[in-house]
Amino acid sequence: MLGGPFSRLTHISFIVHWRCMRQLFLSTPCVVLVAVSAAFQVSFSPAALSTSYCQSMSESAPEVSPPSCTRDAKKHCVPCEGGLPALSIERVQAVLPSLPLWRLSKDHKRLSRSFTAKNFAAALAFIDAVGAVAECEGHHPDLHLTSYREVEVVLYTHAVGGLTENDLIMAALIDTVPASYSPKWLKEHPEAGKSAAR
Ligand SMILES: C[C@H](O)[C@H](O)[C@H]1CNC2=NC(N)=NC(=O)C2=N1
Repeated sequence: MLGGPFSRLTHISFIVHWRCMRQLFLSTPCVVLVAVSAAFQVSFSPAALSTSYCQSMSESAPEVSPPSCTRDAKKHCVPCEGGLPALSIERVQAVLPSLPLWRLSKDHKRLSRSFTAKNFAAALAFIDAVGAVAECEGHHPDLHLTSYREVEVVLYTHAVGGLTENDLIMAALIDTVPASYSPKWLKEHPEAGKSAAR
């Protein structure tokens, strides 16, 4: 057992207020803080530990692509106020061959695309990138992420309650967004290999 000044140090239990030691915690991985805490019976405030943990985790988080407006695309969405006519089934069916990853709903009012991503981070990165395109275009799909890596994108125009040209434009733009697929899923859906895959 350590004697003298160390005995006081080992029995000193002090709450280190995270604000005055923030810089130390930010540069000290959580595991070191816990080890020091155990060795010297020093208790760190939860905020300090969580800050350090979040800081070390955020350094290893995958890069999220910044929003990028695809202004170089040939066609862009137009503000979809009410009154726009829904597309005819003939128009939608004429375009579908150019959108092999998309399925038309039975009521012909929605386009959807589903896939299994490589992992949760890949699913989130894809959804985030699609969100950036939607914000640029002012036209927003329904985005579903289930079972940690099942992604589904659903396109329709709320103002019309069906499909408009905006949805066709968005489907084509979304197909330019890189996606990291589950290798098993990609093997079962070779047509996806021709789209922007990573
Ligand atoms: C004014 C602006 O165009 C509307 O609010 C947009 C926003 N994004 C939209 N997204 C979709 N999918 N349908 C809409 O009707 C819609 N309307």
